[in-house]
Amino acid sequence: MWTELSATISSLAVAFFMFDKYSHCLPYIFRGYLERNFRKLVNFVNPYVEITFHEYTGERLKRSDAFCAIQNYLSTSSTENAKRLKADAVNESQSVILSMDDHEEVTDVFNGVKVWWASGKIPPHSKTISWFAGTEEKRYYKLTFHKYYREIITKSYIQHVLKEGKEIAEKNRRRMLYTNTPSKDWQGWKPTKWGNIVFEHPSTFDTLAMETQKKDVIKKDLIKFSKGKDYYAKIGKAWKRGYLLYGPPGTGKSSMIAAMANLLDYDVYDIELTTIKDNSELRKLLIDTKGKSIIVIEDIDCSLDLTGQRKKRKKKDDDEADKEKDPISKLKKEAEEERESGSKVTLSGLLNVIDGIWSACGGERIIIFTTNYVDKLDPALIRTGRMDKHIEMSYCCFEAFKVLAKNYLDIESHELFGKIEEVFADTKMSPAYVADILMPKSEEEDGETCLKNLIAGLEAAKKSEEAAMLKTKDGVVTEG
Ligand SMILES: Nc1ncnc2c1ncn2[C@@H]1O[C@H](COP(=O)(O)OP(=O)(O)OP(=O)(O)O)[C@@H](O)[C@H]1O
Ligand SMILES: [Mg+2]
Repeated sequence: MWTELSATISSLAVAFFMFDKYSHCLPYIFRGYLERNFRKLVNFVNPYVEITFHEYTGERLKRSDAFCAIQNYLSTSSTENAKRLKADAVNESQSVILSMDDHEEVTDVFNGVKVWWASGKIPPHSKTISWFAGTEEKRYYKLTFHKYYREIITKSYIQHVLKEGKEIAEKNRRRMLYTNTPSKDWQGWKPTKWGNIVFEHPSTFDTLAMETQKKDVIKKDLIKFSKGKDYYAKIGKAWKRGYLLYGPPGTGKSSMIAAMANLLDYDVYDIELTTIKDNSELRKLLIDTKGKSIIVIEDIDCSLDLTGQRKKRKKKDDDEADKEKDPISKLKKEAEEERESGSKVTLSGLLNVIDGIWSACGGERIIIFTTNYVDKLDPALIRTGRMDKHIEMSYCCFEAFKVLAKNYLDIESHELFGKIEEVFADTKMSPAYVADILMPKSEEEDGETCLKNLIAGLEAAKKSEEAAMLKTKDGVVTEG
């Protein structure tokens, strides 16, 4: 019986191979008929069911969540069974994640039922030679099981795999810092809009020098937001929050963003507006961001020429009369100016995208704008509802200094603190500058020397401020 059965299977396999290879030689009408019946016969003999999970599905803009979950799930069983594995380092190589290599197979047992997982990839169809090998390859996982267990596999096993896979992903998650790539690099169908590296900024709210009360308010606000999923759903508002960080250079705006990301365990998307060609590119970039993330646009006043655009509009009004005289040459000049300005992201474009994606993408996202010159920003950009919270990062005060002294020198109190408090009262010095003075420059330099250096630095700054005041005819010193 076994000999007969194996002979039948071999004949079928040969027939199937021949059919697959030469079916295109048959007339179309026969081909369809034969194919249907042939498949029926193969299905009758073959008792196994196969399910394929592709890495990219649908519009292929986003990696399939199911594929990622399976990849993570299989990392455990493949470590034990597979002979060829792929390794990826986590946390500066302290631990390594192993996953199944391409064209490898592992088995898994669920409630006594055995299943087979195989990994594979479909080579690109295009015949062109690419420098970016692999970007067009389509990877997949194939699950094979006996048709007798169809119900248990499709109803329980797959759920179990996806759940476990997501839990493993959460455990191994590394926070990422994403930066946008120029649109000329957005090739193929794989998402290459964002380049990423592991985010490992050490700044926290403990290392941030600012008034304790102000810090606590911000921390509470962030934590309330991150736990507010149900609340935001209840009030019918997209789960997002906008922060505007403003203040002079070196007052800790970028450090604050890192501290926020570390507190909430969010990814950071750092958008460089000047490399974005137009509003539609900005929209594509923002839609391609994940939840639990902070989207940052630093120095918004510099990256988007808001003031310039307004000035241009004013200039346009002034030149209205000239335009009437020679409208064609005037329009040509304007188009030239527009082309020269590079990025065409406009204020209204930015506002539309922010309002648009906020309402369309539900996941928790924080958007942060930073600026050194809050007065220069267009009120529309920072109105409540868009930028919910405005945080001023100011010059170093005595309380902020105490945080720095504790962190940099391990000093919580010292006899020189009284003198330092006095000088801080009427001197403007950025925390970055104070931090730099407090950092010992050699093994011999101790805490007290650093504090003395700081007093000297503060007094020198005070003197130069007074000198500048005297120089100014009307006695008003302009900031900076
Ligand atoms: N408030 C602060 N607390 C602790 N360290 C600070 C603070 N402000 C500045 N520093 C120190 O100064 C360095 C520069 O600060 P940071 O980049 O955060 O300033 P910034 O406000 O973003 O400046 P810019 O406006 O130039 O971007 C930081 O690496 C940090 O060491
Ligand atoms: Mg900064």
